[in-house]
Amino acid sequence: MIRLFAFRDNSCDPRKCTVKRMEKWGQVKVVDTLTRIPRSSLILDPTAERALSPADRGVPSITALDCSWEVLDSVTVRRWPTRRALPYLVAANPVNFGRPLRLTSVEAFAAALVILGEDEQAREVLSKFNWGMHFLELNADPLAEYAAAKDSTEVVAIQALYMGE
Ligand SMILES: C[S@@+](CC[C@H](N)C(=O)[O-])C[C@H]1O[C@@H](n2cnc3c(N)ncnc32)[C@H](O)[C@@H]1O
Repeated sequence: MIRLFAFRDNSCDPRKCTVKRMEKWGQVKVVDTLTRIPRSSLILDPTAERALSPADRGVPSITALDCSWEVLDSVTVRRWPTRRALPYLVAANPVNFGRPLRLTSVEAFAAALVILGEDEQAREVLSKFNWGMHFLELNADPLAEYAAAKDSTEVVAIQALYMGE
């Protein structure tokens, strides 16, 4: 099991927020300042240069950033020791259904967990959303390939095949 953290600055609607629902089920620790996130945590950041891959297995925790773009672009985030972007995947949530890369926090957590070999935990977090399992079905093929890749370079090569489709 990998510990999950989320930084939330309340810039998005709490009624629609996937992290809030995860918090209710005790699946994630939500913090309101980045200083409360352990420095060893891997931050999921779509703007990071390196893609998440099985080479990152062994990280003690993962953090999603539920916040405005200004925070994502802050010095604290840009200088964070480990930041990773997720490779090409398609959203299953009702707001961005079928759109690539625009994942909700729970989808981002689930994808990261699968790539890091924690499939059961991925299913557990998605199980609280009625569209949740659909995310794994929609992305079954790329997720299986990413999870079997050696490193970030291989993940990026696999992603290129899916993006070209
Ligand atoms: C911008 S927030 C939006 C959250 C949304 N309002 C919700 O209720 O879940 C989504 C977070 O998930 C993670 N995420 C989403 N797509 C990602 C990607 N392609 N690569 C890395 N992280 C991603 C990031 O931590 C990102 O900040």
